[in-house]
Amino acid sequence: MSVLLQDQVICLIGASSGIGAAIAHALYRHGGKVAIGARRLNKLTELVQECTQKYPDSNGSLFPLECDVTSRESVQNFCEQTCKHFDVCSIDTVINCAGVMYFTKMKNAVMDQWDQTIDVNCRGATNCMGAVLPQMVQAKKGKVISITSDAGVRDFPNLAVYCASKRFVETLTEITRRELVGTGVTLHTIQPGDVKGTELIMKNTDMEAAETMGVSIGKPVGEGFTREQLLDPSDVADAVLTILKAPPHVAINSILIEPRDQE
Ligand SMILES: NC(=O)C1=CN([C@@H]2O[C@H](COP(=O)(O)OP(=O)(O)OC[C@H]3O[C@@H](n4cnc5c(N)ncnc54)[C@H](OP(=O)(O)O)[C@@H]3O)[C@@H](O)[C@H]2O)C=CC1
Ligand SMILES: CC(=O)[C@H](N)C(=O)O
Repeated sequence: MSVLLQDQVICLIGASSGIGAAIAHALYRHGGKVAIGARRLNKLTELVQECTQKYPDSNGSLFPLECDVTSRESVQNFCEQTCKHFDVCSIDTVINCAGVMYFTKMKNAVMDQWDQTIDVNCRGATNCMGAVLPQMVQAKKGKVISITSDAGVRDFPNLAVYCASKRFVETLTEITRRELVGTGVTLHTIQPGDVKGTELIMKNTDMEAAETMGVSIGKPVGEGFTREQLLDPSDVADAVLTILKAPPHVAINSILIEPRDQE
């Protein structure tokens, strides 16, 4: 039984599938008190059952609660309910894993998908920071971890809005991190390359963009890719643990993690 995260209160948003679900497994396994949020409450409830069955010796705790990261009220309510549930004044760590990605060619103007990308990926990030930073600064401790992407530091064709949204979070994080130096509050990004088996590209509709990229519409990430070797969601969960395990005088600000053979 691991006690690495014992008494750590963690909010994890975007936990209902893919990378977020893998992070929930890891946090629970290591004894964290974890509020898991997303829009699909049924998936969160299933996740609780899965984790409690898989790690019967864990002394962790999972608290599933609906959360829409695009809504300021919803994120604030999620964080307040977490504090109430675990009886604390401030959250130790917020992990924002909520995200959407659409391959689109700019000339095809799939503007609803662009709007959603900006709402979830950018506004989601500011909503998470706004909901916790004041209390964290007062408590003189806290971590904000955003799952961005290698698209936050590299340019990929047919992903202009997505890359820009991830770069927004990188810049937001870096400037906030520097602003909060000395307060005890730290901000981190994890920048994964392709991670297999997640639902991220299932709702894509721009066939032309998808074909150019060699990805299959309606399939989980990795299915139909020519390159077989991809990251596993648990690799990203391990990167989260690396940040959380660092000694108090160390801040692992960013982790760029890609499949070994990704160009
Ligand atoms: N898979 C990959 O190759 C990579 C993924 N990433 C990033 O990792 C993160 C997770 O993606 P991944 O696991 O792959 O994809 P999934 O589609 O499997 O997971 C996305 C998660 O985001 C949640 N989400 C989406 N919209 C909202 C919303 N409005 N409010 C709250 N939660 C929301 C979903 O929950 P629900 O629908 O229930 O609300 C789900 O839990 C994303 O930020 C993505 O950009 C980064 C690099 C590589
Ligand atoms: C740019 C990418 O495709 C990256 N793997 C991601 O999903 O964010």
